[in-house]
This record gives sequence, C-alpha cells and structure tokens, in this order.
Amino acid sequence: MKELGIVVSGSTIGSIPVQLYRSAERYAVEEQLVGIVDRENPGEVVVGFLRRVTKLEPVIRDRVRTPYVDRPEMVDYGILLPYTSAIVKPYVALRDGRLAEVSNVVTPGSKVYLLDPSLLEGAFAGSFIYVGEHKYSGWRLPLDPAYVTHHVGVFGATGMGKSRLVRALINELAARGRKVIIFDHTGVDYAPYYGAVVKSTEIRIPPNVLASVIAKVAQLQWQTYGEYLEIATMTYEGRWSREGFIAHLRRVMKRLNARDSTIEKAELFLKQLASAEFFEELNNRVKTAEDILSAEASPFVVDLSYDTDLSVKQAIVASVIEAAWSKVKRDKAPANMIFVVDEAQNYAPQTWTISKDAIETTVREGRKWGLSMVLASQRIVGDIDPSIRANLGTVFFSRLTAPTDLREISSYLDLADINESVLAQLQPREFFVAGLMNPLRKPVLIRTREVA
Ligand SMILES: Nc1ncnc2c1ncn2[C@@H]1O[C@H](COP(=O)(O)OP(=O)(O)OP(=O)(O)O)[C@@H](O)[C@H]1O
Repeated sequence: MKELGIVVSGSTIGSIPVQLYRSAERYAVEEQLVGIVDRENPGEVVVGFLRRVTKLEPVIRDRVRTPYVDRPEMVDYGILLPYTSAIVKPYVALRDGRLAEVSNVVTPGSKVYLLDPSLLEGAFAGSFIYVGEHKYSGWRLPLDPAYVTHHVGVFGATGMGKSRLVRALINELAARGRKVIIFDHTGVDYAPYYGAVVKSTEIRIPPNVLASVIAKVAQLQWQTYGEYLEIATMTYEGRWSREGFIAHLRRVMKRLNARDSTIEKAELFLKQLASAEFFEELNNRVKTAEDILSAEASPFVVDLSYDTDLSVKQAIVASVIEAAWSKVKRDKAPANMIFVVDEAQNYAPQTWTISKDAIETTVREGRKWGLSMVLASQRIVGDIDPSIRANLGTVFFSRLTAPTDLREISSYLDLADINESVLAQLQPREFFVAGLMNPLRKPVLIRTREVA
C-alpha cells in the first residue's frame, strides 16, 4: 500500500489528525479512502476517509502579520515549508481480514496508507448489491438489500443523475426477486427503459379516491362536499359523463337534504372547472390497482405522463399503494414490494395531497409488511413531509440546492462531519450514501455505475 503520511498528536476514537508527505500530495483529497496501521497494534488496519484537508505553512501564518506580506519577493527565496494536514474519520477496523469496530485510539506516529480496496472487498461477504464505486479507490460499495424495507431517499440538484441512480438500484433489487413498481411522473426517466409499462389513463381510480380528485379538480371544499362526493362516486352507475355525474350528485345531495345553494355551487363548479374529457376518460380506466400489483414483470412502470392533472396522478399512486396495503392485510403475509416515486415533491410534500397518506403509512409501517418506498427529489426540506423524510433509513445525496438540506439529513443520519463545500463541488453521478444499506453506516462518496 502506498504510504501517505503519519498520525500526529491529538487523535481520538472519532477523529485522527494526520500530516501528509509531500510526495503523497496528489492523493490528499477530501473523501480519499485510507488505512492506518497503529504502531502499537499492527495486526489491525483502521479504515477511514480523509476530511478537512488543509494546506498550512509555519512561517506565513494566518492572522499573523509577517514581513513576507510587505516583501513578497522574499517568498521566492525558498524559505517556505508548506505542508498538508487532514483528519481521518475512522469508519471501521480490519482485523485478520475481518470487519471490527474501531475500539482503540490510534497512536501518534502511526503510518497512513492509501487503502487497497481489495482488502475491504474480501471483508464483506453476503448478498450485497452494487450501484457504484468509491470515487477515488474504485471500491465497489456493497449495499445491503435487506434494509430497503427501511426506505430510501435520493436527493440532488437537477441533472446530478438521480433517476439513473434509482434505475441502477431498482435493477439490482428486481434482479434479486423484489417486485418493483415505478411511478414515472414525466414518462421520460423510466418508461422508455423498461418493457413492462402501463399508461396511467388505463388505471381505474377507486370511488373514495375519485371523490378526492373531483373535489380537487372542481375546487369543492372537502369539509362541505366530501361526503356527498364519496356517496355519489360510490353509487354512480353506467357510462361516465360530466352531465351524468352532475345529475347523480344532485340527486344524492337532495336525498341527504343539502341546501339548494350548496347543490347549485357544486353544479356550477363542476361545470366550470372539471372538463368533460376528465369524466369521459374515466370510462377507459379498466385496469384495477390489483392488476398492477399482480403483474409478473419487475420493474413495472406506471407511466403517469398520460394524465396531466396532478391530482389524478396522485390518485393513481395512492390507489396502487392502498391496494398493496389491502392485499397484505387480507393475506396476512408480507409482500416484498418496492414503490418508486420520482419527483416526490409532487406526491409527498408538506401540504396535504391525495397520495401523501399512503406514502406516509408505508414509510412508517411498511417494514413489517415488506412494503418499501424509494423517493427521489431535488430537495429534502420543503419537498418532502417531515414525517416521511425522517423515516428514510438510507439516503443518497449529491449536490443539494439548499444548505439546510444537509443539516436536515444530519438530524437523523450520522454524517461523520462531511464537508459542505465538498458537496457543492460534486459532479453528476457522484453521491454520498448514508444510512442503513451502507454497511459502514456513515457516508461514503460513490460514483454511480454507467446506466444507459
Ligand atoms: N449513472 C449514469 N450513467 C450514465 N450517465 C449518467 C449517469 N448519471 C447521470 N448521467 C448523465 O447525467 C444526466 C442527468 O441524469 P438524470 O436524468 O438521472 O438526472 P436527474 O438528477 O434525475 O435530473 P432531473 O432532476 O432533472 O430529473 C443524464 O442524462 C446522463 O447524461
């Protein structure tokens, strides 16, 4: 292994200060994978990552006025001795080729090496999946698919490669027998890449969800109209049309003694705000959510781009997830099913939406029933409801658009002091992986593998 430097005074169990040799400067980068062999415990390699890489100079010190500032030409006389210091965040120890916890404080004077990734590869045995390699060492980061049931979040600014990463992940999961259902918001990120795709406009919306959609579309207050709409959608018979539904709703409201003005408002709003096509299209929705769940193919894509109204898209997501819940409760058996929601700000935001309850229930309680969520979005705070984001056991994150997002992730996952400025410089395809699927449990910077 290439020697990079030595441990200097001040090391603790969680942070090891090191100084790097001049000859090793080119390896002195943030997130470099290193190994430290403790001089008093040579049978063990402490594995960690370089952070806070800092260039220092003993003469021209920060905040101290030196003559060199007034006589800069003196700098050229070769009197400067710049050096690089950093800290190593220890993640895990390798003892006789096996993984162990870091339990000893490393002795100053110990050597720091560039870690050969094959040492780590040998230490991870089991059925792992892979979506990419550590950015510098090329170590294929093993991910434990068992923890997908603790749910997954993928966050990063636009163009960083979220949907490619999600595809890499779900391809691996599907290849291991997991049933994956993808809700493709735009129809461009997933539908073109998979054979099994259903248009959302073919999927039936169950009456209770349809009532919410109609209330949203026609801007009818749920408090006043919810019950009438639910009864009307449940009891409607025959071919769907706007006129037919309005007439039926009127009868229902009359029977339930609604005030004339309330009935009139419903009629007027439905005529003005809900299009006739919306009702016509309900006739083409012949596939049930159960049909989607029982499809053989995995991954299976629901292409939501055929529906333009967001509340209809949300209704489809809600009804498929709710049908999965009904199935597991009915069968009293876990389902081994993963739902992927990209552009999740549309489906699980802080405000009320038709799909949020189903997603929230799944991230809170889906684990016991084998129902998992993979959510992808640009932002965390603001895009995703707090009770949903706090239940994401594994988070992949790249360059984030808001600095508050990193703080948010750090409130429920150990981020081991990763540097915000490193995050700002990440290139497309570069993601930190933090949380349960990562066996090191602390963030590792990967470059996702090529996804066509
Ligand atoms: N793993 C990868 N393999 C190959 N190309 C990639 C990969 N990841 C990202 N790219 C490149 O980056 C581009 C953006 O990727 P992608 O569409 O996945 O980003 P995104 O974060 O989902 O963006 P948006 O938020 O706009 O949907 C791709 O078109 C591709 O050129």
